[in-house]
Order: sequence, then C-alpha cells, then structure tokens
Amino acid sequence: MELIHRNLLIGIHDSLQETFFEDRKYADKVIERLLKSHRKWGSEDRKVVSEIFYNIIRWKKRLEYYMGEGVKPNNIYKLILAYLIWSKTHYKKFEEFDGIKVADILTKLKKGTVPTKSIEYSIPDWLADTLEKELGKSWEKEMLALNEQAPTVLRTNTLKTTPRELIADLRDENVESFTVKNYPDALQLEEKKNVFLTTAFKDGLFEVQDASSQKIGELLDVKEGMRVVDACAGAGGKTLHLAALMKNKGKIIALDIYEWKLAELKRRAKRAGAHNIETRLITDNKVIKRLHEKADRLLIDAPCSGLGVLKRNPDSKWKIDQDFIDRIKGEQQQILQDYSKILKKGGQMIYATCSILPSENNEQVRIFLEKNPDFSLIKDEKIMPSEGYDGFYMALIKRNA
Ligand SMILES: C[S@@+](CC[C@H](N)C(=O)[O-])C[C@H]1O[C@@H](n2cnc3c(N)ncnc32)[C@H](O)[C@@H]1O
Repeated sequence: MELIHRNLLIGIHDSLQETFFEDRKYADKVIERLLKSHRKWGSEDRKVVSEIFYNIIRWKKRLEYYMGEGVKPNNIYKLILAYLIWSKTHYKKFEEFDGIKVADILTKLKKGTVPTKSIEYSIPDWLADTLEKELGKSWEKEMLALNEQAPTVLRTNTLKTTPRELIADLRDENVESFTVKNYPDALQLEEKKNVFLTTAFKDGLFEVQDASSQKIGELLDVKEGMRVVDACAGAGGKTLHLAALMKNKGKIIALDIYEWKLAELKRRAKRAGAHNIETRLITDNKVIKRLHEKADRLLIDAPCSGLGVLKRNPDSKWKIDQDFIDRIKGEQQQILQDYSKILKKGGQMIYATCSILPSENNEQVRIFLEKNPDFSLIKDEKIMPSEGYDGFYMALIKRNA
C-alpha cells in the first residue's frame, strides 16, 4: 500500500475531520459519500483511501500517543503522518506534512511499547474497564479481533438463486467468492469489492449480511405460512432473510420507530422479490397492543452498544460512552417486557444483539425470565469476534402453551 496522490490525502483528511468532529457523521456514510463524489478514482485509489481512513479511525488513540497530543481539527495531517510511519506505508512528502516534527513520533515508536492497555488496543479508558469487568482476561483477545478489518459476507437470496449460481454470476462480474461452512446461504468475498455496483446486486440476488447475523434467522425456525413479527426491523437485514426462509409464504410484520428505516426496508424487499412483508411504524403503544398474542415467531433484534461489530463500525467506540450503554440496557429490558406479549402461547422468539457484553445479553434474558415465568429459554448462543465474524448474541425463548 502506498499514498502518493495528494487528492487522496486530502480526501482522507476531510473525511476524518467530518467523522471525528461533526455531529451524527458516521464513518461508513462519510466514506461512501467521498468515494461517490470522486468517480474518477480507480479501484486501487478507493482501496487505499478506505483502508487508511478506517485504520486511522481504529487506531486513533494509539496514534495520538505516538503524536504526543490529542487529535484536533487543526492537526489531522499529523495523525495521518503518524499512521503512515507506524504502518510503514510508503508516502510522498506532501506539503501538508511540512513543519510536523517526525522525530518525536519516531522516538515513541522506537520504544516498542505503549504505557496502557487502552492505548495498545486503541479504545477509551472506560471501555477497557467495562470489557475487563464483563469478559475477564479474554477481553484482550476479542479487542485484538475487533481491530481487524471485517470480511465481506453476502447472503444469497434463495428466493431468486442458489449459492452455486451466485458464485458463477459474481465471477462473470470479476468478483470471486466462496461458500462458508455451517452457513448455508453465505458467500465470502476473496477480496473487498464494491459489490453494490454489480448486476447481481441490482437484480436482488444477494444482500450484504455478516455470517453471524445469518445465524439469527436460521435459529428462529420460521415455517412457510407462519405469522412472524420482526419488532426492531430497521432497514430489514434480517427481515429479508426471514422472508426467504419462509419462501415468501405467510406474513412478516416489520416494526421500527424510524420511518426512514422502514422505507429503506421496502426498497430492499422490492429488489429482493420479498412479497410477504408489511411494515408498521411504532408511533405509540397501541401498535404493539394490537399485536398481542398474534405471532407464531417473534424477532427482537434489540438496539445495543454495537460492540460486537466494531470491525465494521470502528468509529462507534469514539461516539458511545458508559451512560449510553447503561441507557440502552434499560431500553433492552423494556422492549423485551413489552414486545414479548406479541408472541402467541406456544410461540418462539429470539432476543438478539450485536454486543459482546453479558450485561446486554444473557443477563437481560435472565432478568426477563425471572419476571416472566410463562417464558422459558430453549437455548442461547454467543458468537465472539475472535471466531472470525461479527460478535452476536441470540437467545431462543418459548412462551409456554
Ligand atoms: C440492531 S438494529 C436492527 C437491525 C435490523 N434488524 C437488521 O437486521 O438490519 C435495532 C433497531 O431497533 C430500532 N429500535 C430502537 N428502539 C426501538 C423500539 N423501542 N421499538 C422498536 N424498534 C426500536 C432501531 O431503530 C434499530 O433499527
């Protein structure tokens, strides 16, 4: 990897500035917009820009230690330079780097060690404490994995094609992929590519969905003809999977508190040829009450800290804090209590998060079951980031008949 074009450097700089210093700017959207606005950049340029951009976000705290100060809007080029030196990336001596004291950075790098674990893994101090408290010693292994780049995994849309056919279709468009053991519909890309530009994507033959996330739909054990409620459907990643597993038969009611997410879900459903989904916006409790005891299956893919998906969204570790996690835990328990009433007696539901904290996962389920003796746990599974894909938790719970 090398950084030798000034316009790429400026693009990285401006995107970092937006992500770090502007409100509600998320790295994935910022980089998407940057790449869209530079259509002339070739695929190698795009790779260089997004890899350096994401790595600097990942390693911000460690790089700040090397540069000897916190990042501010006026020293982002110093942060970039510290990254280029640390990662041994070949670069040109751009004028933007003039006046930056490289010697200070080199002295720190030569030491070969950093003073704290939170600097080593590049996370806020509060997060290092929380991870250690909740996961014990293994937190370091998980944080190491979370600082890696996530592989791109697709979910074959079995309403339209098969994994074998999809591999061949993608190969025709110069995208190489392979099947993933124990994940029947998953294909992993050999190397990162913008698959959203392929005809296969436009024809609805697949969705981008991490392998761990695909386990949730499988575990819910939906059947053709069932009435299923996806209570926190968002833009519908898992709703579309459920529709495919149900072969478009029966009905899925997809709920969320944001209209724009449900609008995106509808667009995706149309592309995927999924016809059995109805969206309903949660405006008040009545929407939930009307659904009491109506669902054979219920998915609660709860809002969470997102700590299991830091490989994909590294900026979120800089945007959240302990207060946010404490608040979201309260919401998770409330959602479990309120929405579980949607399930028919004898029905099954999943409580899932993309967090690796037991306090958001099995602990929430334990509290819920203690208060609701008419529900019982069938099984639960935690998937840790060190296993290769995203970190997820899922509990399959039955409402007793
Ligand atoms: C983990 S995300 C869902 C991701 C989605 N299921 C998917 O697979 O793409 C959690 C979702 O819960 C929604 N949410 C937050 N609070 C909610 C509430 N009280 N009721 C329903 N949905 C809620 C958020 O808007 C968000 O879309």
